[in-house]
Amino acid sequence: MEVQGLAPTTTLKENQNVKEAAENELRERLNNQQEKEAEMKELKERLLLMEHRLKQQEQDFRRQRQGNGMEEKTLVDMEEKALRLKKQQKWEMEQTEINDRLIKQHLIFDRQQKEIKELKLALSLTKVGMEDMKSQYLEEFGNLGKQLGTLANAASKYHKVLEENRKLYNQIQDLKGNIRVYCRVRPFLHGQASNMSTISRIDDQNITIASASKNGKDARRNFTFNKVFGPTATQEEIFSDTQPLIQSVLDGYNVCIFAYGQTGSGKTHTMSGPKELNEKTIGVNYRALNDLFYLSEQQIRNSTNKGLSVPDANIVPVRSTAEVIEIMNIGQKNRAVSSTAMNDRSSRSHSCLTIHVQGKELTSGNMLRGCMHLVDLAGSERVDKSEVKGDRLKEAQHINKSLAALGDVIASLAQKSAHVPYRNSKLTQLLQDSLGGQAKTLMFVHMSPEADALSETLSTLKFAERVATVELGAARVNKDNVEVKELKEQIAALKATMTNKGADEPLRTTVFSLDLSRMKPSIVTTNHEEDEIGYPTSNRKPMEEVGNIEIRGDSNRQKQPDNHSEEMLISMESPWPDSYQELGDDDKEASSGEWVDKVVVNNKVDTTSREGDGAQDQNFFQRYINDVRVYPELQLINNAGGKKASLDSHVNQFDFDSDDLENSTSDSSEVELLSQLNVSKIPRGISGGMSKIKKPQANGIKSTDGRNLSNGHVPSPSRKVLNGPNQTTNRTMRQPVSGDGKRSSLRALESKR
Ligand SMILES: Nc1ncnc2c1ncn2[C@@H]1O[C@H](COP(=O)(O)OP(=O)(O)OP(=O)(O)O)[C@@H](O)[C@H]1O
Repeated sequence: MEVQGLAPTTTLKENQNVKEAAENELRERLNNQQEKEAEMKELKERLLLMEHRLKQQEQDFRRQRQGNGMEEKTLVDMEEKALRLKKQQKWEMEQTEINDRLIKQHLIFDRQQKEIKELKLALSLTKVGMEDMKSQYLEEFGNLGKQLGTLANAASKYHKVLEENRKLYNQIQDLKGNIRVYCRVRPFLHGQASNMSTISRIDDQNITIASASKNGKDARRNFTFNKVFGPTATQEEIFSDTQPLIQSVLDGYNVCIFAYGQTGSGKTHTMSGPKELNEKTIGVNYRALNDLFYLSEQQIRNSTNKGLSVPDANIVPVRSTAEVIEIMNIGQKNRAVSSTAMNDRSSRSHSCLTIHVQGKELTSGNMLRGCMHLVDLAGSERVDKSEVKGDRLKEAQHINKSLAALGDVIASLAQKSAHVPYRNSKLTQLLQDSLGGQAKTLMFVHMSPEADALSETLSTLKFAERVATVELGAARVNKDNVEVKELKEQIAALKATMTNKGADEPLRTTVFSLDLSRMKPSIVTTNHEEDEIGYPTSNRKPMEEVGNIEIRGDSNRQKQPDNHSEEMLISMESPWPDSYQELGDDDKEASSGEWVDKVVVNNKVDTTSREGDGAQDQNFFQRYINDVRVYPELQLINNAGGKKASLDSHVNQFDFDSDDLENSTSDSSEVELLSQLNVSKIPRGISGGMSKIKKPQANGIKSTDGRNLSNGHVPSPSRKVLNGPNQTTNRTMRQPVSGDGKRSSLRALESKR
């Protein structure tokens, strides 16, 4: 180291400092040098150590390379192992995943199980709740059922009470003798629009008719009847309320059931049924007969009445409904039926089936006699509507007139007039028994539901209302006790004896009724040959006794009993006979007089005291039945007691002639009905005293085919099936015999008079 040019005094210190600095620097450098050397030394040592390791690694490597073959194998093994390990790892992973999933599923399952448990719990709770509710409901239902039962019970009791009330009401009406009125509404016919009905309401006893009044407002009119049957009522229902009347006939009451109503309103349907008859469709006639026969078989009857009544009646003995139906068929054939604009099968005459029943009370020996008229009236019609002309027009006018006469009678009865104009028409004469004779009378009033029949419907119902107010007096049993009967027999015998001597004027007057002679002279002649006029002299009865309605001044009087009888007869009255047409003017004149246009009902001729009645009767029937086979049996034998019962019936058809009305002796006023019928008031004071009795089948009028109810179709009785005897079919009845015998009888009768 070199020191250069230092200044002598001042620089010493500086030199010193520099020296110190240099020395320090040197020292520092030295220290650094030493540090570096130590570092170097340390690096050298580390390098040596690394070299040593490298050597060792080389040695290892060499050793490893020596055992390389073995290592490769190990490597493959290891690779395989690694692969397996991988697979296993993968599998494990999958398993893990699966496990995870399983665990998850398990968890889900557990959760679901839990939920299911909860649901089950809820369900069981709900079930319990439901059970509770169910039991509550059951309890409530039970209670409701009980309440319903109580209500139903109450309702049925109420209905029973109503029914009893109705029956009581009917009984009261019976006691008062009111005519029962049942109203029946026909259904709309095929092809008719059913939305134009005039009926606004129907219940058991009420019917309300709706119509537009003049000022355009709705007008309603209510009508009350004993019973109202709607359009759906069956024939059976219709008959059910009629049944008690049938028993009444056998109990000795007179019964009349008649059908009234506008043309086409269903009268024939009710009384007979439709054209095709079967057990369901048969009408009141058939059902009543069935019941009658059924009841007569249940009771012990014993009678022999050979009575005969209405003009040209044929008496036919019958033993079963089937036989009566055959007879009714004949009557039906004789009935004039024709097609009009209002009804294609319109009845152009009234039809009446009369059944007489006689019996004996075995305990008392009293005789009971009942009589039942089953009447199907011809319908009232407006001739402008029915568009009839010629003969049909005349018929319609006659029908309307006779119905008007019926209206007059009803009006008089309703007003309790002293005089009732029964004599104004044959119809009212025929029904006199039933309209004034303390009979039990039922009227089926019929109505069509169509709007264009409204005015007829209203007048029909008003008429029916008035009919319902008619009090006939309490119905009486036609019963004669034994003593009275014996006395009457004695009187009859005495009268007969006196008549033989020509000494009994009243009897002669009675017997001389021209109608009697006209009615069935040949019948009488046949049966009782000893009398020159054709009456059994020993058996004549005063008209009071034989039930001639004209003889009875007192309409309250009951028909007198026939003598004790032992047989049961049913007779049929045919329409007016040809013989009447054949009568000469003289004959007609002779047969006119008081009886000329009268209908005689129940004109029974007692034959019990005669010998050989059966033979004579057979003779009689042979004359009137156009069948070689004679109705063989007149007797109904009751097995139990060997007793007998008897029935006796007629079927009548009447053509009403205007002269019938001209002979009127009535003071009656014109009924409301009349105004509906295009019928002028019956002229008074026009006498003539002659009735032009018409043939039943006017020219050009077709007869009905008759209803076909052969035995196989004979309806069973409403109470019980009746096994009628075998019947032959096609039994027909001859028209009443006309001829000289008849005329001579008539003349003889006149001359005797
Ligand atoms: N209740 C009913 N059910 C079904 N059809 C009925 C009923 N009533 C009446 N008819 C039918 O109405 C039509 C007229 O009836 P029906 O001939 O009995 O009348 P009607 O009053 O006797 O007439 P007319 O006075 O002209 O003889 C017939 O075709 C009949 O079959």
